Amino acid sequence: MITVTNLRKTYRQGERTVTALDDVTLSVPKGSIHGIVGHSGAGKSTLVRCLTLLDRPTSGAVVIDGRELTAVRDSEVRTARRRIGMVFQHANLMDSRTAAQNVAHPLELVKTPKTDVNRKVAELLSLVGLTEFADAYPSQLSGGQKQRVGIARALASDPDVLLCDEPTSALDPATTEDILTLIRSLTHTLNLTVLVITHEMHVVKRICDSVSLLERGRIIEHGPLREVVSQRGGSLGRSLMPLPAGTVGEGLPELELLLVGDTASAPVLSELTRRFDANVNVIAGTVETLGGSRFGRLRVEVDSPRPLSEITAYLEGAGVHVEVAA
Ligand SMILES: Nc1ncnc2c1ncn2[C@@H]1O[C@H](COP(=O)(O)OP(=O)(O)OP(=O)(O)O)[C@@H](O)[C@H]1O
Repeated sequence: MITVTNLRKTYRQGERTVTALDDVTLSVPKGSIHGIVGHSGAGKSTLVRCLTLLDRPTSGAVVIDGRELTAVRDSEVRTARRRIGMVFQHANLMDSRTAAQNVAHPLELVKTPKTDVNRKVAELLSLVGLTEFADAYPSQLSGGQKQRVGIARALASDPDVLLCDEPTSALDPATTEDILTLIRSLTHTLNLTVLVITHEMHVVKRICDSVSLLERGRIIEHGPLREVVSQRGGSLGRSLMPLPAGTVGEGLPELELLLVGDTASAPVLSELTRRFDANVNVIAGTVETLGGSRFGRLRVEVDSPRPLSEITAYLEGAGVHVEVAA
């Protein structure tokens, strides 16, 4: 488990003080994956640097499985850092070393006996599905295979936490799927705590159990996927489940509906048509399963002799989140 409490990081820029992280608090249970999303300049890189002790936070604490990382002395930073495995956008492998030698590198740095290194490297390469490529050089590997080697290397020190910084941003869609599946399965197999920094909502949807939105150094929305998607007026929900753009109605009153869980499967619209003598025209819609729950977001035009307020009251009563769109 990783717990970040009131983390703050300020930088001096000439006369100015820049607050890159402002009171960041988050907690990720063991065996789960937490996504951190945010625009450029939101503070994502600063968070990564503070979590990995490449940069000391100005104040606040980072605790991994009960041990406060931020309290370690400079002389112990290198050892403490081994509790966090890092996966980067580019695997940054050493070209002159084979896949196996790249994975072995962190173990050699701490003078692990050769037989232990060999056993561990074989184990890790098997875990990421690259046993047959142990002797291949990076130039002989695809982007996805290089990323697998990078993941195996990150796991070499048996970390408690895996910190993935844009792990699939440089990969094509099919390879992205493979790598995300691998991260998900490793999380369960090794009972890891995983933080994924990403700008790709697809990554959050695909593997994260919970998510935080970072903006100007602050977490402005956070929670399990199911909760953030159902949050009224939340921007994460809209980013995770956007409506197709460019749809134009006939000028009738428009409602945006969010249907969650069982409501997403219930015949709410046909019931609406009957009760309110209404014509309901769906002008945009999307249905997805996120965090194990089914969600539907619909933009509909409603033509009814009854007031719109009665219709929205009925829908809300049926468990639908309603916003009057136009
Ligand atoms: N070493 C530094 N000195 C001064 N200011 C810094 C330093 N590092 C980051 N900042 C400032 O802190 C803020 C957050 O920057 P950071 O690089 O963490 O954002 P980011 O979300 O990672 O952006 P990107 O996605 O573009 O990498 C920015 O305003 C940036 O200018």
